[in-house]
Amino acid sequence: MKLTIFGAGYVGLVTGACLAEVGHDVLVCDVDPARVDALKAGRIPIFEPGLEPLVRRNLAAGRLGFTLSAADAVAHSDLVMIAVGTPPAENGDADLGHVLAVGEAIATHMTRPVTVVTKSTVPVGTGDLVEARMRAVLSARGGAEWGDDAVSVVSNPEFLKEGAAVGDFMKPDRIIVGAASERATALMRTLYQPFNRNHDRLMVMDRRSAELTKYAANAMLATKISFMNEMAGLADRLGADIEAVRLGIGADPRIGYHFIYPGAGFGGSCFPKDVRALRRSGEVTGYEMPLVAAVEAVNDRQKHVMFEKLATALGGAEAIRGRTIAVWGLAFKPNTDDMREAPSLRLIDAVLAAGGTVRAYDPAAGTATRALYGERADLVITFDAQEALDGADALCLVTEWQEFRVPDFGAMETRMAGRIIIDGRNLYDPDDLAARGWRYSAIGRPQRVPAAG
Ligand SMILES: NC(=O)C1=CN([C@@H]2O[C@H](COP(=O)(O)OP(=O)(O)OC[C@H]3O[C@@H](n4cnc5c(N)ncnc54)[C@H](O)[C@@H]3O)[C@@H](O)[C@H]2O)C=CC1
Ligand SMILES: O=C(O)[C@H]1O[C@H](OP(=O)(O)OP(=O)(O)OC[C@H]2O[C@@H](n3ccc(=O)[nH]c3=O)[C@H](O)[C@@H]2O)[C@H](O)[C@@H](O)[C@@H]1O
Repeated sequence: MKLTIFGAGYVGLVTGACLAEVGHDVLVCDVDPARVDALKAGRIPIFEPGLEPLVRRNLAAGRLGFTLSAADAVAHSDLVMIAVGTPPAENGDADLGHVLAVGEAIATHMTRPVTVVTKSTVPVGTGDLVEARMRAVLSARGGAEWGDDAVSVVSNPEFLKEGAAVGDFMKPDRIIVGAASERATALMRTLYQPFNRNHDRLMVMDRRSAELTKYAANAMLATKISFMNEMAGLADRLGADIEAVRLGIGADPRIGYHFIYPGAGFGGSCFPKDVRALRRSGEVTGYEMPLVAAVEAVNDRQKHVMFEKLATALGGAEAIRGRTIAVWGLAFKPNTDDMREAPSLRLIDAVLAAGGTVRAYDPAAGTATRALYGERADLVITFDAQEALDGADALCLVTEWQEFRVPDFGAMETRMAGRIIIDGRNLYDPDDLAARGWRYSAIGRPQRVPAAG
């Protein structure tokens, strides 16, 4: 079937490419001319494994197209998805500016009734708002000639993860559809039919529940992480090993092994902003959400833990002045170049503020980091992991890319000035490193005394 998508970011682009791959005819519209030009030429503006061949194949097959023109996009089909950003506003609310602008553009250009599908993460009630805005534009155009059927807004939140987006989209755990009419539900069934071959993954509910399901899912995952980070802090103080605890609790299927890795704090474009927006939804309805607020507060504290451990290892925050700190991993998680709310930023800012020099390496996010900080003498971005270690007094591992898993500690000793590792992802074996003479500090793991030498 024919469909249109507004927004060619992580969600819009992955959605468009995957829906084209199963045979639909997709036109994606974005307001960024450079992005649209690049995509038309088969170049992908983001780092997302597996996405480029998918886009190229479907572009070549004529099932996937890109445009800057909202009028052309709306003319393409009567099923229009909104996948634009919903960044946090100053007060923590989701900023619906882009979503509403798309709604208005659709209403301005439509020449027949449309079904609008909201893929962006939006607070409960946004579907009502989009529908109302669109009807207002339609009546300003000289009357809504199609009556009540003119606009139908469906909530269809997305659950993909960056770095694994194509696989997540192609094999979804569930497809949430919040729709008011039988007709819209039937349309969504046809759209997603190719993903339902193994079993029916579509879950139909009312629109408000669908909107809340997205926030509840992200907040639940964020809660698991903050809970583990809080436990890790306690383990640090009590001399317990959080990695043993993680395995011990994960074995209970009611808890499970997923999303209980302690670390440097959660980042990215979604968990932080969605937890904040959910708490704001409570606030505006006069309902306190102490648990959600605590998830945010624990995460905020956690993002400072690596710096504290670094300062302790070097003999105090003042001791960082004049020192060189290597950082491995900058993106908020592996397999992406996304730096939004990345824990590495907090560490780098703190080291720079303390007068240290940072030598940082990331397999994908070096250029994005350079763009954030600009050229400066105290922040060296290298494009090789070993080079980042040159003359470093300590290494901080922030993001667990595969290539950091089994480093050559012997080679590292010769490049670094000090033998200190602060591991924000618990990748290494504390006993092994102590035996090699390293001072090793991880998250919620007991310190071992390094062997002399
Ligand atoms: N990034 C992720 O992994 C996931 C994101 N989401 C949600 O999906 C939404 C989109 O997120 P991302 O794809 O990460 O955003 P993004 O920032 O990567 O992409 C948004 C795109 O929309 C374009 N845009 C803005 N206004 C427009 C307009 N009026 N018309 C056409 N295009 C316009 C921008 O130029 C940009 O290319 C957000 O609500 C987010 O919370 C949901 C699940 C996963
Ligand atoms: O709404 C969204 O945008 C998406 O947000 C997350 O996906 P994403 O942010 O891409 O990445 P995750 O793998 O969830 O990681 C988020 C953060 O949590 C951290 N994390 C994750 C898991 C864990 O056990 N511990 C932990 O610290 C990661 O390092 C990362 O900083 C959700 O996992 C997706 O289901 C959702 O669609």
